[in-house]
Amino acid sequence: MNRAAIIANPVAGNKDLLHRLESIQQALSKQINEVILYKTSSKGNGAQIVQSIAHQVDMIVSVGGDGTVHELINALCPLEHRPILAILPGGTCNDFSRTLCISQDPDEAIEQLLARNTTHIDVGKHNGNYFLNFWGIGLITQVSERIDPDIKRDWGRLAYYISAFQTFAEPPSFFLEVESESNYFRGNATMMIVGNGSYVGGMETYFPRTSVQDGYLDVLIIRKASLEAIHAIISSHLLDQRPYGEDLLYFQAKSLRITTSPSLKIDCDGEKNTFTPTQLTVLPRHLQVVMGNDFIHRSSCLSFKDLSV
Ligand SMILES: Nc1ncnc2c1ncn2[C@@H]1O[C@H](COP(=O)(O)OP(=O)(O)OP(=O)(O)O)[C@@H](O)[C@H]1O
Ligand SMILES: [Mg+2]
Repeated sequence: MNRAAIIANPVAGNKDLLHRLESIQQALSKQINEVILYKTSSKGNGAQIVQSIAHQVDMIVSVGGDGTVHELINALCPLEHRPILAILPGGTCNDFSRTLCISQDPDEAIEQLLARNTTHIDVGKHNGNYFLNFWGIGLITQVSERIDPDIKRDWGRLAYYISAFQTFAEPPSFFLEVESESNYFRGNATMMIVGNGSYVGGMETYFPRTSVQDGYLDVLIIRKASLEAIHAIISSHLLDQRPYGEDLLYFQAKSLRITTSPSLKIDCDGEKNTFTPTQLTVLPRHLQVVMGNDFIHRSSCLSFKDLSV
């Protein structure tokens, strides 16, 4: 490997890594001929940096949270030559890094980066945007919109639980029509989540078969956000069974066409700047990433689980 670029977001939630950027650069320089360090100057600057350097580097290291990774992968995924992506968790929730089993401890995460074990992962695509973890509409958007930034900073993922409890009192429903290569749904719903990875808002989502390497998106439609439905999702994960009641619909898909009435704001990996209707597809093993030590073990556990459901 000849060249790498570190792209760091100086305003991301967890500042632990910021004062160590030079030492990370030095450690990487022992293995890689040239390591360039960039600090983003504003939202959108990370994407500009990727566009200008991607053809010259073999690896891009994202230092920041999910907003930073989301911005960088949206600039990386349309390219023909896509450098390896490494993530050092420097945000509040850091869902992507958790999906890849990257340690949340800065020292361990740096060690994993230096080990440079890589794998290829699926990427979700909707209307020209790319995502690694999830696409969602309905309750999920309302929950994340209500999170108080101060609470998020102090409480991290707990803020999502608090907001969820505040939001659950009266979740509004919407009309939803979903068509995949093998499933069709038409009716009222309160939430739809399409998952690629396994973490949403710092919480493990409870898809029983999720894997970022299976070439499928996991689709969960919650018709009524009843306590029973929530319990079914949680227990399906814990018990590795699928006790879905009529409030829930779960299936896997390679492509989806989604329309809603009214048009809804989409929460895509935590970014909320697109609206339904949408076409979703999965790009199998589109991105090469540095993974954490347990990633292979966890993937094989998931495929083992696949056989038993
Ligand atoms: N220099 C900058 N000034 C202001 N905003 C920036 C800058 N660089 C990047 N950003 C934006 O900051 C936002 C927040 O960053 P990010 O999501 O990485 O951190 P976080 O919200 O603390 O972590 P997480 O999303 O994992 O909880 C992103 O949308 C990113 O585009
Ligand atoms: Mg963020």
